[in-house]
Amino acid sequence: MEKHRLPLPELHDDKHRHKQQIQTQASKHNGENSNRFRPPKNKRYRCFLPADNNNLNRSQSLGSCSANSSQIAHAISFRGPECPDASILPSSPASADWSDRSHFEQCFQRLAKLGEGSFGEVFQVRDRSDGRLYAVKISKQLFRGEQYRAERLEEVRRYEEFSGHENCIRFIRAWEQYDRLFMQMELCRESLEQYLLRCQRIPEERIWHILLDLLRGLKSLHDRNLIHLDIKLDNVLIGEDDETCKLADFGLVFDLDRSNSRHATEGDSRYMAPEILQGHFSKAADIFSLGIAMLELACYMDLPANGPLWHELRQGILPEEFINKISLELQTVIKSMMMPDPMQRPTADQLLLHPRLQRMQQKRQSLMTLGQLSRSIRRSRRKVWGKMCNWKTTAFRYLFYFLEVLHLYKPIAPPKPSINIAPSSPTPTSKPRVPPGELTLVGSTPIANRDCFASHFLSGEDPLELSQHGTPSAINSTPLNHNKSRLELQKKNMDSLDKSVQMADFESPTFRPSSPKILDTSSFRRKKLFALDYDDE
Ligand SMILES: Nc1ncnc2c1ncn2[C@@H]1O[C@H](COP(=O)(O)OP(=O)(O)OP(=O)(O)O)[C@@H](O)[C@H]1O
Ligand SMILES: [Mg+2]
Repeated sequence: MEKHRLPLPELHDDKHRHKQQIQTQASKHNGENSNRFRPPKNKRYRCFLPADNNNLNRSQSLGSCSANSSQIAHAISFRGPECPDASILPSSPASADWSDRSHFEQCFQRLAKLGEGSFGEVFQVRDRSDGRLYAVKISKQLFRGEQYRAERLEEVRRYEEFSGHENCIRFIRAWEQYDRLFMQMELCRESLEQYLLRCQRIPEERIWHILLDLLRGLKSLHDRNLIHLDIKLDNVLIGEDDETCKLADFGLVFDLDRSNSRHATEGDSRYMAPEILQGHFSKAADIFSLGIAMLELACYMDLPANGPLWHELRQGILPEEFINKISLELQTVIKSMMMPDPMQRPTADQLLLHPRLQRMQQKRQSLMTLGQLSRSIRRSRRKVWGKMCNWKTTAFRYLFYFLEVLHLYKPIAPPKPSINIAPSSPTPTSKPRVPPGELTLVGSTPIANRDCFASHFLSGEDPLELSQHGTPSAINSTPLNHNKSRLELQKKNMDSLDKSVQMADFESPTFRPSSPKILDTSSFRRKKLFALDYDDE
């Protein structure tokens, strides 16, 4: 006779507890699920793959799906024609021997497992084409039916929809292959859950900043009449470069306009609003989840998944020993978000009007404006410096021309015929010509130097860009380049220079390619340009 084991009774403490570090960071990264209290989700297809399903090679996949187009990677995108790249998969940089591998393996090198939820496993990967790091979420279950596939694809649509918001995770692309969904997104540092386990006590100022980030992210969903339904610390990620918190995991997002609430799926029971039990799905449910997540974060409290404590928290009874540790201001906000009656909870818009959050937003705004301002000041200062250098160059040129006209200055005096010119010096046909490199040195007068550089670079180019090639920008952008009479004058100078050079013995120690005065001018200019470059940095 078949024996049935009775389910073990759930034992509950009747006291709230602090979160325990039940899982080390390392084991979290290895993908072990820390969530002891995680309730089973309302899923139609519970068919988990074996634990060692990381190697998504073709043979494994072939065994799990019929030989059809599912073996070919297909891009998935709901972006319109304005973003045609999204619907094209980039060609893999891997060699032809890898053609039997999945698109994922061809394009990415898997580095580590970042986490695992009920729907997917997330890996840290390196893109083989650009060497950058990303996160790729691979669905755990195979597409066993159109309905399930449509639900997963809906998640892609939501990721794409909110990708541009600074408090939502940035999404790159998605594709399906071997009846699995792959989603490439920005790599984040850690989840808020991991952050809390690491820090344990988070300063209240930081809590307010996190609340502001999440309210802004939530507002972007609520403004579109969408509800997240799975707000929890594990689904909030902290950006790699900054401390910005981003909403992630749009797998359960529910459209209040289009969907029937029968199709809504509740999220983690630890964060679930009480009215969800009666099947009432509303924006207020997200506010409750965010409120209780803030309580967990601020008080380092272990949230119950069920039992009497679960009900107490939903009746507005918050444990004194925990809540007393935070300021009255934060207590009030959290309590209002956790009101048992959803109608009494404030909306995301109303919460964003809280004086403290308002002040923080203004501060952020002014910091942002300041950043933009300093950037634009730097840019315009660079432009002004460039122009000033041009003016100075022009002024010097006019001064030299003026002196030239007054016969007080000779730009390039032909060097005296050297006594070293040997009678055996080459015939006119084999006279030593000036190598192009030497011209730069010889013609270091404002005029000659200018045209040496101008001949190397296009005058139409942005001088600042040219300066990145190590070329003095002001020289290149001189307006005198286009001055016909100046060019004629310069041509005359060059002719005389050429003549003198032809006569000169380059080996002779007495030969001086240019006068010290002229070199001084150019070094002055160079100094100025260095100052300009330094200033830009
Ligand atoms: N872009 C990312 N960068 C870094 N870590 C990530 C990223 N995306 C997800 N993770 C990690 O992977 C975990 C699981 O990801 P996610 O929540 O998207 O999966 P899920 O299966 O939909 O989860 P759930 O059970 O909440 O529905 C996250 O909690 C987080 O720790
Ligand atoms: Mg998740």
